[in-house]
Amino acid sequence: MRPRIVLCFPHEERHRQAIAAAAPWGNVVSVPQEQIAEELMEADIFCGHAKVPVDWDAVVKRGRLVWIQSSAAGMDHCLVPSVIASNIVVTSASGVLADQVAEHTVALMTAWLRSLPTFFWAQQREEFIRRPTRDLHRSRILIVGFGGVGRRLAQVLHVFKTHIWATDLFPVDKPAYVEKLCPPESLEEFLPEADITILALPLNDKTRGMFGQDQFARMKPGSLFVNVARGPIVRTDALIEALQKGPIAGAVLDVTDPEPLPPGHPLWKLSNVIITPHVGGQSATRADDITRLICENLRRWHTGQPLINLVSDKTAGFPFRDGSTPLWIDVCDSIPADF
Ligand SMILES: NC(=O)c1ccc[n+]([C@@H]2O[C@H](COP(=O)([O-])OP(=O)(O)OC[C@H]3O[C@@H](n4cnc5c(N)ncnc54)[C@H](O)[C@@H]3O)[C@@H](O)[C@H]2O)c1
Ligand SMILES: O=C(O)[C@H](O)COP(=O)(O)O
Repeated sequence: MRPRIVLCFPHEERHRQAIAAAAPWGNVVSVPQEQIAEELMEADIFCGHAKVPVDWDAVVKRGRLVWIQSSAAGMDHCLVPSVIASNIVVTSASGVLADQVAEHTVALMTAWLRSLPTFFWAQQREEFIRRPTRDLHRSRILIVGFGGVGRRLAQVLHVFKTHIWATDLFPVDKPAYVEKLCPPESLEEFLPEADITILALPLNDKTRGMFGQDQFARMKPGSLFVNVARGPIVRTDALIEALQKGPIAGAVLDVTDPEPLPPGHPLWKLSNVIITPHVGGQSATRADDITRLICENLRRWHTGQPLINLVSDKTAGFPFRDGSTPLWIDVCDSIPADF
């Protein structure tokens, strides 16, 4: 029987056809989110992002699923203990959304620094009011997590004449325009120096709640805090306290904990915060890029070549920059879009 390859991410029929052409040995079907929980029981390969509750324990117990190719960079949607403990191969979309997340992050940061919400508010009232603005240029920016998103952000922010420091579990391949790239232990030393701190790291057991009272207390007075990664990396109560009492001057957040924020949540009410509803990954080019990754990895799977973005340590939940797997951010320019 041909392996059943289940696609569940926003795409068009032409994307399904391209994937079917790349994997003529499989039976490629597109399924909506509402059916994903039951479809996963009959899938051999799953390509997508499950956004509805899935009984992963049952999927593992069924024993049919052999590979998850995530269409999201963050793997927290499927890396539950039973999947981690199983033999299911996992590959991520690390770096595939880097262009748009970088654009969105710069939009959020510059909107906050240039007081755009205040001016837009005044525009609604047909008022000409001048207020102080702040600069991106010459600021020191700390990027926590120097993977696909972090690296693309550094490329973009460097053009704004900023000073970029970064921390990463694999502090290698430092671009010349990045002043410092250090292991996570340097975070404590870097936080008091940064005008802007940006989170671009995965959510896992080690990073959950990583930013709490101690970390906010160390941040530079008047600095800006940015989270485009995952809400639960931050302790929301500590963030709110830091926003109300200092030392930080504000925050821009594409992700929150909880998500979505319920009506009346204190974060909604803070005037020094800009919140967007987890839209950093959105892009008209996203389905094409995800399809390119899926097609290439299906070819590699069938011919036994190394998979791109293989998550070798499922507890960590991201592909390591240690030479053990090709990373999308490094190889994407050589991957064709033959559809
Ligand atoms: N807002 C959105 O729509 C959106 C879109 C894409 C990704 N994301 C989130 O952003 C994260 C990063 O995306 P990516 O494509 O860059 O993924 P990635 O896997 O390419 O990069 C993650 C990087 O974080 C590093 N890291 C892990 N633990 C760390 C730690 N304790 N300290 C410092 N660095 C650490 C890793 O070494 C890796 O280089 C994803 O895991 C996802 O949760 C959000
Ligand atoms: O981790 C990611 O890639 C993003 O958070 C994707 O989220 P989305 O699939 O809901 O856009």
